[in-house]
Amino acid sequence: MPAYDPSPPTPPAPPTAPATLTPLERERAHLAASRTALRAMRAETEALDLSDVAPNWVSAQVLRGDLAQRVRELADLAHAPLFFGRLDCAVLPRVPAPNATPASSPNPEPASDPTPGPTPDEERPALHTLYIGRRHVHDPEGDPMVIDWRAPVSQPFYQASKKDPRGVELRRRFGYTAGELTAYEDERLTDPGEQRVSTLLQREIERPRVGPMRDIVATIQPEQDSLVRADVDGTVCVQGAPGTGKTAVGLHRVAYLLYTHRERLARSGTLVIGPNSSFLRYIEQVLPALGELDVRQATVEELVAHVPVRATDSALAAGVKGDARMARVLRRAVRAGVRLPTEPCVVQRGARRWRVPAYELEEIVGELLERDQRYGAAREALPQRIAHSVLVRMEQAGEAPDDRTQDAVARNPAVRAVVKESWPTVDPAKLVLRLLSDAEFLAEQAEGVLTPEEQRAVLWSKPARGVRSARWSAADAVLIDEAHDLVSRTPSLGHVVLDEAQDLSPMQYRAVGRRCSTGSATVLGDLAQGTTPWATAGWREALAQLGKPEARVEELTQGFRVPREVIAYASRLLPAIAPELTEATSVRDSPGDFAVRHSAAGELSATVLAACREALEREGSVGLIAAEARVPELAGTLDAAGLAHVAPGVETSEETRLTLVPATLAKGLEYDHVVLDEPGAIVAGEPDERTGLRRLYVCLTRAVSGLVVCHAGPMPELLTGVRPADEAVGRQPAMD
Ligand SMILES: Nc1ncnc2c1ncn2[C@@H]1O[C@H](COP(=O)(O)OP(=O)(O)OP(=O)(O)O)[C@@H](O)[C@H]1O
Repeated sequence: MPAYDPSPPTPPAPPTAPATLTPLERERAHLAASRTALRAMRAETEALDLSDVAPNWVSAQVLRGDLAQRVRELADLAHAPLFFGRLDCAVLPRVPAPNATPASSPNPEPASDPTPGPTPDEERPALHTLYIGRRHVHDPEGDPMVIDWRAPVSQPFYQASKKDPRGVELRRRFGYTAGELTAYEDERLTDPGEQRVSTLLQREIERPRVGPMRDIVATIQPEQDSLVRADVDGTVCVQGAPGTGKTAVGLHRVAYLLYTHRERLARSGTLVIGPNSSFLRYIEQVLPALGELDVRQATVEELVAHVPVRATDSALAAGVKGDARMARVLRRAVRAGVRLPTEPCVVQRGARRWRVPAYELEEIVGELLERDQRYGAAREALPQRIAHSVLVRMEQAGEAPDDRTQDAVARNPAVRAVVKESWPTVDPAKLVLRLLSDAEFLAEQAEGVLTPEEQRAVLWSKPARGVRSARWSAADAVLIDEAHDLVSRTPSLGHVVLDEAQDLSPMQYRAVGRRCSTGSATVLGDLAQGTTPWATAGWREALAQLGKPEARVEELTQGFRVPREVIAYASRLLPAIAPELTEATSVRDSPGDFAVRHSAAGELSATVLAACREALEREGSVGLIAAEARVPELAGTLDAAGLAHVAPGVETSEETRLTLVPATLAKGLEYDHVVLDEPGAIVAGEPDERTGLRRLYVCLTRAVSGLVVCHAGPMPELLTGVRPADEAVGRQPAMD
C-alpha cells in the first residue's frame, strides 16, 4: 500500500468504482461520486416548490431567502476540494455531542456496503470509512458520502494519535494539485512501529502564499482543534507568538460554533473584530470558503461609529480617554442631571385629585438612582412608580383601579412633568461633548477619579459648538458608546471573535464586552505585539474589562508562518518588549532565507529596490514594509523603476505581487518574501522605544519564506550583537 502517491492527475473516474481500480483511482471515483451527489443536493434544493408551503407572502419571501442561501452553500467550490481526509474506524468514533443539534447528522450509520471508498485492507471490510470535508454530502438514499469537518464524528481526524487512537485504525490525508486529487498519505494509528512526518501537512505549511488568507481546515493541529471546539458558553483567550495560527483558530471557531449551535447563533449573531479594514479584507474569504456567509466583520472603530472621527488625540489624552476610570466619570455624568423632587405631584382624575408628597417622590427617585439599572430604563420606570403610589391611594379610598388606570396615570401631564424635571433625557453625544468642553462640569464628574492634569489633557482647547461640528477622535467615539450603553443596554451578540486584542484600550474592551455580554468571546492576541500606548499588559485585567474575568487563557507557541532563523532573530527583541513570553518555535522545515544588508547613506532605496526585484523573481507574494515616513519615497522609487505595487488590502495578482506596507498596517498580514526597510526608522516612528521595538517585532515576523532587512542607519542594539550588521546571517543567503 503506497503511503504517498504523487502520480500525475488523470481524468476523474466514473461514479461507480470497479474493483480493478488502484486505490488512488478509487479515491478519485469517490470524489467524482461525491461531486455528483452534491450537484443532486443542490438541484433538489433549487427545485423545491414553496408555493404551497408558506402561509403568506412574507413567510414565502423568508423561505425563499433561506433556500437561496442554502443553494449558495451547496456550491462546489473549484479551489476547495470536497474532502481532504479519511478515517477508517473499527467502531465509529464516539464523541460527546455538544448540547445542541448539529446541522447535519453527526454520527452516520455505516453504509450497508462499507465501500464507496476502498478499505485499506481488502480482507477487513468491516471498517467504517468516513470522508472528512468542508461540508456534508449525502447520496440519494441519505447515506453520508462526506462528513462535515465540524461534526463530532470528525474530531478524531484532528485529535487521534498513536497514544490515543480514538477507535481510528487509519488516517488518510489527500493531496490536490489544481483541483485534482493527486496523492494520499496514510497513517496507521494502531501500528506503533510506523513513524512518519506528514509530507502533505508539511507541504501545506510550506506552500507559497498569494492572495488573501486561506482556511486551514485540512491541517488544523490538535492544540488548535481544542480551541476551535471549545464550548460556546465559555470565553477563551489565546496568547500566541506571531504566526501561531491565532487568526486561523478564531475564524475556524466561528465556523464550528455556527455549525454546532446554528439556530441560537443565527438569532443572536456573530462578529469578527479585526484591527483595520485591510486586515479584514485579508481574512474575509476564509469563512465563506467554510460555507459561512453571514458573519459580520468590523473594526472597533466601526462598532462605535456614532459620530464621524476627524481628529487625533495626543498620546496623553488618548491614554486618559481609554482608561477604565472614564467609565466612572461617564456614569456620574449621565446621572448628573437627576434632581430630587421638591414639590408634590398632584394628579387630577375626574373630580378627584391625588397627591403624592415630595418626600415620597424623593424616595422613589433615590431608589432608582441606587439601582444598577440603565438610565433610560429607570426613566421609563419612574412614571410607573409614581402612578403606583397614586393607585395605592386610590385603593385606600375604596376604588378598584386596574393596570389600564396605572398606565393612564403614568401618562398624566403632572406625572410627566415630574419625570421631565427630575430625570431629564440624556443624549450620549451631547453629554460627552459637554464633558470635553466644559471644564467645570468635567471637574465635578471627575472629582477624585481623574487628576487635574488628566482633566486638562482631555479637555478640548476649543470647545465645540455642536455634535455635528465637533472634531471627535476615535477615543471620543468610544466614550459616546459607553454613554449610550449607560442610557440603554447595547444588544449582545451570541459570539464575538476579537483579533489583535492586545492593542485595545480598557474602554475599547468594554465596548466589545457589551456586544457579547450575554454571549461569549474568543480573544486573540500577543502581548509582545502591542503597539498602542495603552497596550494590554496582562490578559487577566483585559478579560475583566471585557466582562469575562472567568475566561480561560491558553498559549500557542508552534509557529506556522515564520522560518526558524527569522523568528530567532525577531525574538532577540523579546527581552525588551515582553520578557515574560516564551519564544515561538517554528514548525516550518525550510530554515528560510534571511539576510541583513547595509548600504551607504543615500543608497538605501536602491538597495531596497534590488531586494524587491530579487524577491519578485521567486514564487509567492512580496511585502515591502517601511516606516510611514519612508513610504512616499519608496513608492516613488518603485514607480520610477516600473515595479507595480499595491497597498495592503488590495488584492495582488500574478502581474502585481508586490505590496508596499506602512509598518503601522503590517499587523496580522503575511508575505512570502519580506523586504524590511530601515528598522531604525520603524522604531523611531513610534512615540517611545518599547513601542517602536514592538512595531519592529511585528514587521520582522511577517515573512513566510524569506526576509531581507535593509538599513543605512544604525540597527537597534538588540539586533546587532554577535554578527556584523552588514553580513548575511541566513544559512542560505540566497537573496544576497
Ligand atoms: N494548522 C495549520 N496548518 C497550516 N497552516 C497553518 C496552520 N495554522 C496556521 N497556519 C498558517 O500560518 C499562518 C499564520 O497564521 P495566523 O495569521 O492565524 O497567525 P497569527 O497567530 O494570527 O499571527 P499574528 O500574530 O502575526 O497575527 C497563516 O498562513 C495560517 O494559514
